[in-house]
Amino acid sequence: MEISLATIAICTCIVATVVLGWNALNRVWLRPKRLERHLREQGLQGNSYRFLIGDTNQILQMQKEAKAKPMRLSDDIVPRVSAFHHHTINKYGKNAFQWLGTRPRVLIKDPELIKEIFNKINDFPKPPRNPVFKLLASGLVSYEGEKWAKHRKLINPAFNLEKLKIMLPIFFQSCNDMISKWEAMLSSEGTCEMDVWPFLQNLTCDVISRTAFGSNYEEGQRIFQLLREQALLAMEIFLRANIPGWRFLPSKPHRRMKEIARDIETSLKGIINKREKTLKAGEATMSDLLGILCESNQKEIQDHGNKNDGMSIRDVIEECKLFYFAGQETTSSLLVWTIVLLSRYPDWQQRAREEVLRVFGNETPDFDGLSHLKIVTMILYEVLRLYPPVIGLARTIQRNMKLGNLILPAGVDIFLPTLQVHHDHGLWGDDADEFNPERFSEGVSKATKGQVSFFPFGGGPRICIGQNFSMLEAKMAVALILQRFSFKLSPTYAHAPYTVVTLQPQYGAQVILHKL
Ligand code: HEM
Repeated sequence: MEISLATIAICTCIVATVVLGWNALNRVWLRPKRLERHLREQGLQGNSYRFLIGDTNQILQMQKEAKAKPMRLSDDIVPRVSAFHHHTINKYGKNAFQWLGTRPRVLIKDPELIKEIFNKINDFPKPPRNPVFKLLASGLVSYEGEKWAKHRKLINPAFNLEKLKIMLPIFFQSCNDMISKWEAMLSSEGTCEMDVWPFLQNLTCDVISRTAFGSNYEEGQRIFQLLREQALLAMEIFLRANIPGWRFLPSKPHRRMKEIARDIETSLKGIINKREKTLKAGEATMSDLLGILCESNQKEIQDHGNKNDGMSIRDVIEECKLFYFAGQETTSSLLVWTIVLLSRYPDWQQRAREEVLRVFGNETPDFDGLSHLKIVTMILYEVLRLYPPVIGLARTIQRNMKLGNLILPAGVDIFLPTLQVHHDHGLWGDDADEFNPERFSEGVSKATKGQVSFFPFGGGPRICIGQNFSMLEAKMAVALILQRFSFKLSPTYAHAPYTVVTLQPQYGAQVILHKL
C-alpha cells in the first residue's frame, strides 16, 4: 500500500498537535493538580489551584486594597505591606502554600528550615527570573553553581573592611553634600519641613556612583540615571505582561530598553578598557569598586594563567549594574525608616545623638568610631527587623528534596517571608510589633537566641556581599544628621509602607528639621 506525502504530513500534524496539547494540558492543569495533591499529603494547606491564574487575582486585589489608604501610625505593618501572605498564614497556619499562576509556592517560617535553605545553596537555588528583568542586570545575585562561586570569590575583595575604610571619605562627602542642601533650606528660625525620601534616594545613588566609578563618577551617574529609566520601563512591560505575547512585540518601551542597554554597555566598556590598560601598564590601582574588581580579576588570571579563570568585560559590566540595583534602593529604604522611627521615638533619637556627640563631638566621624557606635547599631538592627528593605526571599525546588519533615517535589517554589518572621510573636515575644532597639543590646545572636529569625541581608554563603558597606554608609549618614539636626514627624506625614521591589514610604517621609 502506498502512503502519500499528504497522509504523512497530516499524521505528523496530528501527532504534533496531540504532543503539544498534552504538554500544555500538563503544564496548566495536570502538573499543578499533581503538585497540589503532593503538598496536601504533606500536611500543607492553601487555596485550591485555579486554572492558569492560581491566586494572582486575589493577590493583586488585596495589594490594591491595602495600598488604597495610609495606615495608623504603628509598626504592625505586615497586614498592609504583605496582605496576601498575612491572609494565607492567618487562614492556613504556618504550613501554607500559595499559587503564583501555575506554580505553587510554599511559605517557610521555621528558623531551622530557613537555616537549611540558606546553607544548601545548590539544593535550593533561586527561581528563574522574568526575562524583562534579566535585561536590567544579572550578575552575582542571579548566578548559580560554579559561575556564582567564581564571581563571589572575585568580588569579595571589593567589600573587605580595608577597602571600606578607603571608601569612607566618599561616604562622608556624599552625606555632607546632602546635609548642606538641608541647611540651605532652613528658615531664619533654623527649621524646615521637608520630604527626606528623595534626598535619601539621591544620597545612596551618589554614594554608589562615586564608590563604583571613582574618577569616572559623572559618567557613572549618567549610567545610573539610564538604569533607573530602564527599571521603570521594565516595570511597565512587566505590568502589561498578562497581555499574551506583548513582551515579544517591538513596542516603544522595548525599543528604548534595548537602546539604553547598548548605550550603557558602550559607556561601561570604555571605562573598563581604560582601567584594564592602566592596570596592565602597572600603574596604581583605583580604590573604587570597579578598580578593585578589575584588579581582583587580573590577579586571578595571572595566578592561574588562564583567561577563563577571570571575568569577561560583559561579566564586569553586569556586576557594576548590579551594585547599583542591589545597593541603592536597599540602603535608602533602611535610612528613610530610621529617620521615621527616630522621629516617632524622640527618646531613642536623643540616646543616639548623645552617643554620636560623645564619640565624635562635632568632628567628622571616622571608621573606628563608627564601628563602635553601639546605640546607633541597635537602632539600625531594630529598623531592619521591623522594616526589612527586602521583605522576602524566593528559592525553587529542581528535584525532589527533603526539607525537615517535608518532601518537596520538583516544580515547587519556596518563599522565606522575612517580614513575617521578623514580626513573629512566637519568635520575638509579645512586643514583636513594637520598636524596641534594647532587644539588640547584647548583639544579634542573643536577640535571636541563636536562631535564624533575623535575616535582613539573607544568610549562608549567599548572604548580602554589601552588608558592611551599607551599614557603614547608614551609620555615617545617621551620625552626621544627628550631629546637625533634631527632627520630628510633620503633621502631613501619612504612614504607608509598601513595596516597589524594596520597602518604601508610599507618600514620602515628611519631617520637620531643627538646626542644633
Ligand atoms: C540595607 C541594605 C541592603 C539590604 C537590606 C540588602 C539585602 C540583601 C539580601 C536579602 C540579599 C540576599 C538575596 C537572596 O538570598 O536571595 C542580598 C544579596 C546581595 N546584595 Fe545586598 N542588601 C543591601 C545592600 C547592598 C549593597 C550596598 C550592595 C552592593 C553595593 C549589595 C549587593 C548585593 C549582592 C551583589 C548580593 C548577591 C550576593 C550573592 O548572591 O552572592 N547589597 N542583599
